[in-house]
Amino acid sequence: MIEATLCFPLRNRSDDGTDEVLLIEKRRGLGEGWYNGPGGKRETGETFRECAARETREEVGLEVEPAALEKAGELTFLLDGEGHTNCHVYRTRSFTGEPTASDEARPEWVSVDEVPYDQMWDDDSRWLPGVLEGRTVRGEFRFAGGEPLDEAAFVDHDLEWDVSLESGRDGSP
Ligand SMILES: CNc1ncnc2c1ncn2[C@@H]1O[C@H](COP(=O)(O)OP(=O)(O)OP(=O)(O)O)[C@@H](O)[C@H]1O
Repeated sequence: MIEATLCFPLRNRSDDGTDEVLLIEKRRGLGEGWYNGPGGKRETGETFRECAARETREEVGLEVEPAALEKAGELTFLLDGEGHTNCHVYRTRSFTGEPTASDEARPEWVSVDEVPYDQMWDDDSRWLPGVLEGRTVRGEFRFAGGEPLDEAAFVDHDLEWDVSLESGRDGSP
């Protein structure tokens, strides 16, 4: 099973108080052309928090402290009945730097009320709104149709809200 992370930096605009989330438009690899949070696969020896912070730095140039990330979700994606990816979701209002485009990603601040769910993974509209409201979620999402995952069809899902994520399945939340 692939172990991966997503990170959603949030800010409150000082001019009109709008809450915004930093999304990326993925420029290559899995989910190319779609919006998502910065994130990617965990490397050997890294905690999930370290992975989320590294991917955020590499993809959009924001510096985030692993300890300043708030765990918001644990999602499992199954493809044709088999576990494909475990995704650990974080959010944070604490970061430094300005978002900068990389080869992998074009960053964009969007209002939390105007997230482009029609240009994202099909599962995102089920769990991301709650995560952006500050809730926690555990979910399982089933896809069918074979690799690659981003060409498979979204079948169904189970979600549990307001769960305790203090101790992740690997013991490192
Ligand atoms: C199935 N529904 C899904 N819904 C929302 N997000 C999903 C997802 N499935 C995968 N993801 C995320 O997509 C990123 C893949 O990125 P990533 O590992 O970088 O893939 P990519 O093939 O580009 O990797 P390399 O560049 O080779 O490391 C990674 O954050 C992962 O959590």
